[in-house]
Amino acid sequence: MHLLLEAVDLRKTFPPPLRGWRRRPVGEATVAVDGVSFRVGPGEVVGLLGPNGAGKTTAVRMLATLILPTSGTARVRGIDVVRRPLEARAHLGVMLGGERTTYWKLTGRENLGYFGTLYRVPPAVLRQRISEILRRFDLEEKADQLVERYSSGMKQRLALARAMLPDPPVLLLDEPTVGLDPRAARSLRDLIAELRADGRAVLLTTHNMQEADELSDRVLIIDRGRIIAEGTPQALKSRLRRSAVVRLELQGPDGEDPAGWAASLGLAGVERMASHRDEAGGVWELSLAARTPQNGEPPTELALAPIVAEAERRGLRVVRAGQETPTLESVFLALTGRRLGEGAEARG
Ligand SMILES: Nc1ncnc2c1ncn2[C@@H]1O[C@H](COP(=O)(O)OP(=O)(O)OP(=O)(O)O)[C@@H](O)[C@H]1O
Repeated sequence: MHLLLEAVDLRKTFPPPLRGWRRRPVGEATVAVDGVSFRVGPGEVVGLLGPNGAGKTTAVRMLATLILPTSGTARVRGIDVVRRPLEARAHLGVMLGGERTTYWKLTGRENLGYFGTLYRVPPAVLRQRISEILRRFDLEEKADQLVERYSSGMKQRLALARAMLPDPPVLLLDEPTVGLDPRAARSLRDLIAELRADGRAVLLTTHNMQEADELSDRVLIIDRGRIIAEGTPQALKSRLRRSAVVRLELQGPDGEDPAGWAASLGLAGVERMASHRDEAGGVWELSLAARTPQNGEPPTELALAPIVAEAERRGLRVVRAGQETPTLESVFLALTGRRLGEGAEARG
């Protein structure tokens, strides 16, 4: 395969913060990315899926030549991002989440003009390209209005439009739809799918498993700086198909976390469990993942009676119990015993 983006054993360790007048290091170094390798080819979207703090942004910042890796290599179109950062940058479109990437006191068109010049797009090409991008990104109508008057969906589309100015073969998109309403997120996802159809290589970081499932040809599940599973969304889910993930909804007071007390019941066949409190409904959601059966073994049956009895003793009522359809969320749960929304520092 002709490779557009490649990372080999990429690592990043942040030193501990320096404190006091002697600037002494306090605490421990943080290993944010711990030996990550992957490849992305043309027309391929690779999803880097993991909870907050898993190392996604740090990985993207290294690929984008914004921070130096502690070790390992990364190449964009065969160009080493550490040795030849300027050349590598010329082939990259970068959209970082959670950062203001455009000037709100300028219009959309002015922003693209400014960044286009900064990216050294030849003036003869720039005007034409800006018109095309504005049209493609559905920003034409408001192109001459100040960005501060744009909706958040339009601001995100403009940020992606900005990344597209050098017509890059490789796109690094960090949480592109975070904070958007479902309709705006939909329109951005449709655009990303179009960019893939152009033959571009897209690395997409997200903690939204539906987004990863929908857009990615391949998903890398990252946790605590390491890739813990990799495959097509379908393959990852079918790994789980024969092992049950059962979800119970327990209604009642917000007492002790059910994942805590259920673990002490020593249930046969349960490999992992995780819980989440839905305050609005007054419901605990408790997910139990059964041991994955080996070749030829029958799927594990989970005996739930002890949990139901203990829940009742604690004043909780089982309002729903059922097998979860495998999703990337349940894949993550089965692998780590945590939910994607919980963050890397949560219970292990
Ligand atoms: N500049 C920095 N200095 C020290 N530690 C850092 C720095 N940037 C990130 N970290 C730490 O590295 C780890 C990975 O962070 P990173 O932002 O890459 O995760 P993430 O998966 O992108 O999560 P999020 O979705 O919250 O951004 C975290 O423990 C974070 O606190």
